[in-house]
Amino acid sequence: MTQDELKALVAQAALAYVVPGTVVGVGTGSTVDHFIDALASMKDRIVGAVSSSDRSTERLRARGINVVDASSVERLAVYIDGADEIDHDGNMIKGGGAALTREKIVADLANDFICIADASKLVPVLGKFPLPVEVIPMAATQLARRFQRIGGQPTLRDGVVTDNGCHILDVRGLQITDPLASEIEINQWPGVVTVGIFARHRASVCLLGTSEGVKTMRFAHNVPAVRDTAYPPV
Ligand SMILES: O=C(CO)[C@H](O)[C@H](O)COP(=O)(O)O
Repeated sequence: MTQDELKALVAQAALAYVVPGTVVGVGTGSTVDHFIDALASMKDRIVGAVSSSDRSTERLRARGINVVDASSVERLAVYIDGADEIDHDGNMIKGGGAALTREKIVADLANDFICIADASKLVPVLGKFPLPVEVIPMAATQLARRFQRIGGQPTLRDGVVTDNGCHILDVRGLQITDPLASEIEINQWPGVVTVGIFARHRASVCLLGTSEGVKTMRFAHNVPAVRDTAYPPV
């Protein structure tokens, strides 16, 4: 099977996680494009979708799926999205499609993050895929130097302006051995809008497309996801 066929396979399998009568959180990317196409078959059984990008909004509307504003939704049962890398605990690198900030905003609304990915995305340690970081343009050079100081090799993603009017730094050479600590640390550097580490919003389930079919990975979380915790801790 080709990588694209594996993406279509997991996208179809994700329909089983959509709760009829609810609003679905929808991510961004080529795997999610397949999911949106599959979701069209259920469009009369869901209230609609909260979208994480202009790209997905356009595709949802083209398939006749009602797009609901994130501000009108208090909670979502599920958020369904792809990943650039996922480890064996459900931590992910995301942002290859430059939609990481809105993806994290919508994921934050959801009780469960269902990751859909082909088998090439599963890694022992995050960091082979260059880490996307959405940054305020004014801070891009300063942040690039800061990544260099911790051993990263940052490059500005050429010609890319995000849906939020910001830029993307892609940082190579970082071995992300403690995703939660790295996410919290980098996210508070001035000028960082969102780092593409999803540890606080890691997956509950990953549907992995393999040549033997869809493998379902469920993650037992020993650190509660952010949605279950008070922050700052009380
Ligand atoms: O994070 C993302 C977009 O910002 C995507 O989920 C990620 O890049 C995976 O994309 P694809 O499904 O095309 O492989």
